[in-house]
Amino acid sequence: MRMRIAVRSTVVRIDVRFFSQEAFKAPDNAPRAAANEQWLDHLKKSKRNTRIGSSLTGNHEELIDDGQQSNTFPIKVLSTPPESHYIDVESSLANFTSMKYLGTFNKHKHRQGNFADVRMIKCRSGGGGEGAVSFFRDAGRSIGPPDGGDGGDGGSIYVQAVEGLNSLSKLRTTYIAEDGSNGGADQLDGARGKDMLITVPVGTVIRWCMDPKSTRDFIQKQRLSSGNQSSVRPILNKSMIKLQCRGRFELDPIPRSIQLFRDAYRPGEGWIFKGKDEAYHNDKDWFTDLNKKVESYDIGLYNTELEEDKFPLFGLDLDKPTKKPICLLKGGKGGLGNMHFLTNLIRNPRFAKSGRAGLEQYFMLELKSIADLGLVGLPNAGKSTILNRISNARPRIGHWEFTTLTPTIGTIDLGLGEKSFTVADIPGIVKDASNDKGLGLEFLRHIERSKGWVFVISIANDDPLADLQILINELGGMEKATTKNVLVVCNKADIDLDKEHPISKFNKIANFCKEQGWDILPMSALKGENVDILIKKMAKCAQATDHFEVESST
Ligand SMILES: Nc1nc2c(ncn2[C@@H]2O[C@H](COP(=O)(O)OP(=O)(O)OP(=O)(O)O)[C@@H](O)[C@H]2O)c(=O)[nH]1
Repeated sequence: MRMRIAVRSTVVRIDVRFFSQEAFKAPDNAPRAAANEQWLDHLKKSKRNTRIGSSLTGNHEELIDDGQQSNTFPIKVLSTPPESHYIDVESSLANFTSMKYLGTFNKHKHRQGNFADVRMIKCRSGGGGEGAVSFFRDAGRSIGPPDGGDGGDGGSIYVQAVEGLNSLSKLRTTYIAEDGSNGGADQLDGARGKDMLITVPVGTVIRWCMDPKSTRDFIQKQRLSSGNQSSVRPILNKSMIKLQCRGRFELDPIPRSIQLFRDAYRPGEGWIFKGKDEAYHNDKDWFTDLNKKVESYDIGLYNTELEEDKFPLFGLDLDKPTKKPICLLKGGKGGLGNMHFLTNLIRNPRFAKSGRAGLEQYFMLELKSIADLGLVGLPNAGKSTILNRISNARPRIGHWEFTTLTPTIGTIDLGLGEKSFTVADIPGIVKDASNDKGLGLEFLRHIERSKGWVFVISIANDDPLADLQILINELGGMEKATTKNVLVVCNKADIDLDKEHPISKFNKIANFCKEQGWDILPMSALKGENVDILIKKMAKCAQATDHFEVESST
């Protein structure tokens, strides 16, 4: 539909294509009764093949699916077509909310400056405007043919990942796109609602999530019923969420995207009556006949919405700048004006259709930094000092635990002709971090995508090998570690250098690393010892796995 200038003398123009390809498109530009009847009859014929929700698991193009989704959390498939209409899946509530975001329950809520790497936002696309009920009038005629225009389509919500942003802190909590305007007299279509664009940093992963308020209320109730005994994490883990999903293949349905539903009228409903009411119209055969035909139009819209209203189950990974904004939620279609319901039998249609409702959903945005290397260590191991020594990043350094509260990314420039690489320093990991001790594992998202992990341990500690094992365990065990290039840095080698003990501690770790095929380096970040060798080893570690070769340690 387009905005038209209100000129009554416009010659009737019928787009003949709609009879073949665009079965559900109503004729535009002051259609005459004959054109309307042709359209309505066509709808009636096509109704035989039309049903709500047809072609739900076909090989259609996924709107925002990059085709490379991997299951990032466990799901249980409960039923698949033809047994059920959708692929019904079940997964724990923990996968559809963020501990960090459940505010009042989070004892370890640490913030530094304006940094935010997890946000939950509410998005609402605009509803379609109402079709108008209006009749042409001029000096000679008190009431002429219907000329009520269509409602404008609602605005959509788009997202775009751009370079140059490094935090989600600037995001609003709510994004609402504009509703479409109502249609007007003189065949004037309503204006389209303004779209809303959300700009996020490259590396943002967007996931569908539960409404945080109802999640909080739910947890509150569960805790009350257990006498405030149980903690939040177990409640989230054991509470299951059921979702209706769409899949890729007819024969082996793999759930790909969550089906979103609009709070809009059912086919055959959504009429706006002017003058006589709904009961009056429902009593008339001419109206019920017309409604049966228009129902097919509604089913067409409904099916189009089902095709468009879906979101990747395992999230939308914006790991590259997006050239064109991606549509998260499409606006509702505008309603038909009464000019479409003029037929040989219905001369004065005093009714039009409402617009389709927009969509309202919550999304969880997670910023997963894209650094080549992740620097991991227990608190105070000296990671920030190392990063300061080798890069252009300037993290705060202190001698108390949890100094680093937000991840810092540093770029290591190796000079002309050499490829630079990036290193992420994340807050220190403590034993049982995976059970939410310390800052928990919230920041692991920043090293998840790194090609290599650099474990920093303090050789001055009593049992540095045990420290290394804590780190490996908290990060997902050896299974996970073997998917990365690993370099073990034994820092603080300046302490008790003259004593025998530090050397035997180092040898123990060196033996362990040899068994795993990992590289190892002793150093002192404070004194600047072995910094050059560290940079060379890190550059190697930042390369693709195939090229990583362990050199004998210095
Ligand atoms: N003697 C000695 N002290 C060091 C060395 N490297 C770092 N330190 C000191 O150790 C303390 C902690 O250093 P940081 O760099 O903040 O440690 P971190 O691992 O980033 O700590 P978190 O941010 O808590 O994870 C500081 O007081 C540093 O001066 C070293 O090689 N030798």
